[in-house]
This record gives sequence, C-alpha cells and structure tokens, in this order.
Amino acid sequence: MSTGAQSIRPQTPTPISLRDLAERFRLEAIGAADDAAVTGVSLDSRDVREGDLYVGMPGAKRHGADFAPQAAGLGARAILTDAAGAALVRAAGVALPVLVSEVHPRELLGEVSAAVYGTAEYTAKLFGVTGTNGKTSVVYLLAELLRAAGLVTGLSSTAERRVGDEVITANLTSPEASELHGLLARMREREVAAVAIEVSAQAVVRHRLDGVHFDVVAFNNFSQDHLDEFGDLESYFAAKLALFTPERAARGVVVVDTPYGQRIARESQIPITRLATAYGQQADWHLAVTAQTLDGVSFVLQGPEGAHFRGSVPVFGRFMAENAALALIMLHEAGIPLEQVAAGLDHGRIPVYIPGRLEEMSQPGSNGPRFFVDYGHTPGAFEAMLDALGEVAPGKIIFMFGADGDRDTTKREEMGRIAAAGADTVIICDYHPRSEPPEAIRAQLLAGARSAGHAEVVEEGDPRSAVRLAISLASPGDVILYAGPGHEDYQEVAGQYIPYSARDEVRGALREAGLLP
Ligand SMILES: CC(=O)N[C@H]1[C@@H](OP(=O)(O)OP(=O)(O)OC[C@H]2O[C@@H](n3ccc(=O)[nH]c3=O)[C@H](O)[C@@H]2O)O[C@H](CO)[C@@H](O)[C@@H]1O[C@H](C)C(=O)N[C@@H](C)C(=O)N[C@H](CCC(=O)O)C(=O)O
Ligand SMILES: Nc1ncnc2c1ncn2[C@@H]1O[C@H](COP(=O)(O)OP(=O)(O)OP(=O)(O)O)[C@@H](O)[C@H]1O
Repeated sequence: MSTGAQSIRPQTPTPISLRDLAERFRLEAIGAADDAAVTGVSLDSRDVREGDLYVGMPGAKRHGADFAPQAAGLGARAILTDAAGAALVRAAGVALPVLVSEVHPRELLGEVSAAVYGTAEYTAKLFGVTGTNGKTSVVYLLAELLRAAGLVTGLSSTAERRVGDEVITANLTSPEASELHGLLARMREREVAAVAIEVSAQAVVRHRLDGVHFDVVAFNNFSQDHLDEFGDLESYFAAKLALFTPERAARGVVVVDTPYGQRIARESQIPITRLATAYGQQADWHLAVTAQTLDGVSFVLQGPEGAHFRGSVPVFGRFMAENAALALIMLHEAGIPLEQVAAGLDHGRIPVYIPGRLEEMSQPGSNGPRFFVDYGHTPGAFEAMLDALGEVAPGKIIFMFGADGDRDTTKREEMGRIAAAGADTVIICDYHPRSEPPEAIRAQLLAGARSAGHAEVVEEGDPRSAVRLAISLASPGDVILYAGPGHEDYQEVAGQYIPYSARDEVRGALREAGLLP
C-alpha cells in the first residue's frame, strides 16, 4: 500500500548530538546547546519530521535556506547550510541552531545522513543498476530473484521505494542521499537482507550515493538521453562509468554486446564479470533466448565452471531475458548460488511484475487487440521494444507516444524516425509538454516519423482521444503499444500537475469498446 509520504524513515531512530556532527564534519555550530540532537535528515522543507536536521542548500532555482521557516514549523531541530544560507535563516528570524558548512552542503549530505541514520553499520547486500534503458526492470527482477532465494528484500526504483509492505511513490529515479539513508535505516529495522537500487547518472554526479557502498553494480546499455543536463554523450557516459570505482562498489557485471559496454568493462576500476547476448562475443556468461511470444521470453544462461540457469520472464522482448540474466549474475557475484534461486521458483519462471513496463492492459485471449503501456522515452528504448514486437506481434503494430517538454530536445526526431520505421501506424500525442507549446514538440516527432517513410503517421494531441483512436484502428491480433507514461499518474503542463494515468485511461477505453469486463 502506498502511504502518500515523501520518504520512508526509521521508526526508532537514535539521536545524534549536533556537537558530534559539528566536530566530525568540521562545521561551525551557531546557537547549538550541548544537549541539542537530531534524529533524521531532510533536504526538502515539505518532508521535514519532528527532530530533523533540515539541510538548506543552494539549488538552481532557490536557496533551500529560504524554506527554513517551513522546516522549523514542521519540527526541525537544527539547520545545516552554507554561509549564505545562515544569513537567510537569521534574516527570516528562525531561532534554530545552525551548522555552517564551508563546502557546498550537498558534498556532506551523504556522510552526514549516514552518521545520523547509522547506515554504515548496515550489512545488507546492496545491488546497484545503471544504464540508459531497463534499470527499473532489472531492479524488479533482482527483488523477485532475491525473494526466491529466501532473502527479505527492499527496493528503490523510478516507480517506487519498497520495504516489505511499506511502499511510497518515487519522485526521482535515485533518491537524494538523505532520503536514501533514511530508507536504508528503515530497511535495517525490518531486517531487510538485500536491497536493489536503481542508479541514475544524475545520482552519481550529484552526490546522491555518498555514504553507500554497493556489493555489486551492473551496467546494461547506453544510448542517447539527458543531453540537456550532460551536454554531450561522453559526459553522460562518464557519469555511468564513475559508478565502477572502489569507493562506490566492490564488483560489477556488464553487458558487453556494444562498444559502450566493452568500454565500461575495460575502464572500470573494479573487477568486472561480462555478459554477452550476441553470438561470438568474448564474455564470462552467455545468454541464449530459446523461445519468445507476446506473453514472455524463455532463455538459457551459461557461466563459468558449469554455472547455468534455464528460466523465463512473463514480459516480452529479448531485452527482458537480458535484464533477467544480468540480475541472476549479480546474485551469483554476491555469493548467492543460482540453485538457491531456482529452488524458490517454479521451473525457472520468474513471476515478476514491473509497474508500467510493457504492462498489458488488455486481457490475453480477449477478442481484440493486445494493449501494452510502457515507460520507454528514449530512441534506444523505442528501438528495443519495436525490434522485440517485430519478432512476436501476430498482427499490425500501432505505436503511440509523445515526448517530454523542457528535456533533451535533440532526441525527438530520432524517436519519431525509429517509431515509424518499426511500427505500421504511429499516433503522436502529448506527454509532459511542461513549458513548451505541445504542438511544437509534436512537430519535431512528426518530422522524424515522416522521414522514415514507412508507417502511417497520425497526429492526435489529446492522449485520451489518441488511446481511443488506437483502439478503433486495431483489429484482433494487432498490438498497441503506448510508450512514455508507464506507471505515472500525472501530466505536467505549464507548471501544473494534472492527474492522468495512462493505465487507467487505457483500461477505461478498452471497457468502453467492450474489450474488458
Ligand atoms: C537537476 C537536478 O537533479 N535537480 C534536483 C535538485 O534541484 P536543485 O538543486 O536545483 O534545487 P532547487 O529546486 O533550486 O531547490 C533548492 C533546495 O530547496 C529545497 N526546497 C525547494 C522547494 C521547497 O518548497 N522546499 C525545499 O526545501 C530543495 O529540496 C533543494 O534542496 O535538487 C532537487 C531536490 O532534491 C531535485 O528535486 C531536483 O531534481 C529535479 C526535479 C529533476 O528533474 N531531476 C532530474 C533531472 C533527475 O535527477 N533525473 C534523474 C534520472 C531520471 C531518468 O533516469 O530518467 C533521477 O535520478 O531522477
Ligand atoms: N535491456 C533493455 N534494453 C533496451 N531497452 C530496454 C531494456 N529493458 C527495458 N527496456 C525498455 O526501456 C524502457 C524503460 O525501461 P525501464 O523503466 O526499466 O528503464 P529505466 O532505465 O529504469 O528508465 P528510467 O531511467 O527512465 O527510469 C522500456 O521501454 C522498456 O521496455
């Protein structure tokens, strides 16, 4: 059950004194009484809990110290900020003790949070997954396999953070360090033995992983995304590579099918185990897909010294077998035998549910098209999905999608081109236009789609109408894939968050068409 809270915290935290923190992190303590202590850390004034240290840091839009009055009102016991922030706190008349940092508070956040939450003593196995597409999928597969092996598991993904039955919706793919350490502390209380964590490139460069050391990290693939933040592919790649260092992880697993994967394996500073899915590629482990349909994919994985696993995943696409293989090898590298995993599964079937990733909304066996909702929003994800569908779709492929406003604009034409090259019909609609005119975003996607000279190209801005249009164009046996919104429950338009769930919308439209009970 999702609680609606912004972060998961330990229920019985241990107080740590401000004097102790000031000494350990060389902070100037202003107005801190000898017995002043904190029990939690928050970076967001809206998520402050009683007893917290509120960290007010300068950002691109605001100085966090501006929100000190709200933090104080919600029960913060002290503020950690820089000199400019301390002046803002004073000017706002907030009477809390202030710890002043000479460096950007972001650089201290991870270690300070680890100290407050005591997470350095947490001995669970930590698994981190990075790459451009498929991180969320690997994280859910990891969690499922760890459960099969008999371990109590936790996870942090783009879709949600999960500790046993406690679930919250995620804001960021990788939480800020304060949220991550709070989550780990709660996992420690609940005796979680293994944690699967999705790692974005932003997390690596923005200190969100500080104070965390992974047992095993993995890299699956790399293609264009996030150029609005990283400027060029090389900088984006460098952020992924930086996870593969001894400060962050003990060992890594890498898919070496592509030159980028081979580079990670070559340039990594930690020991690497290599997985190949392409025939003839040098690697430690090899994956072969043995059967695939729209209902899933079966595979055989073979590794060193006779290690092997024969299994299946109930989601279509060769890349899902690759995601499962990566997760299996990560467990093996962490010392969890694959036989132990297999013992917890029925004939190798991994019963994974990945929210909003190639999630089927139609009823298999119904008298209509199959309708899937997905989170793919990069050229690489479009290519992988359409290649996969090309192998298993019995009828026409209708592909509907939009693109993010205010994010990497250079990928739009390529998204349009790949969509129209791989599908029979593409329907271009709006996603999160944010501050951009929606029709301008659509125009770029349309230009790309038309350049492919293959699919029929249709423009329907309103996603609700586009869903219904897709159903009206489909016959039994056809497949509709709606890429972009995945698990999300909102559309961001001109600064407003408008409730919109693609999954609910599709279910409703299928019902209207008599295709769902
Ligand atoms: C570029 C980036 O990562 N920015 C993040 C950063 O923003 P910022 O430092 O500029 O902060 P700001 O908005 O100026 O606010 C300053 C400070 O005031 C605080 N504040 C702000 C408002 C308020 O009411 N109360 C409050 O306390 C903020 O928490 C922040 O500490 O710190 C904020 C607080 O944590 C994040 O919300 C924000 O993520 C923004 C929303 C974002 O979109 N990030 C994306 C790019 C991102 O990180 N994506 C990756 C990858 C996703 C993928 O793989 O597709 C991810 O890991 O999610
Ligand atoms: N191994 C893979 N290779 C290529 N595409 C993949 C792979 N696994 C999943 N995908 C596709 O990528 C899209 C996103 O999947 P997923 O959410 O798991 O990735 P992600 O890396 O977590 O994305 P994000 O960082 O945006 O959250 C989906 O379209 C999915 O079908």
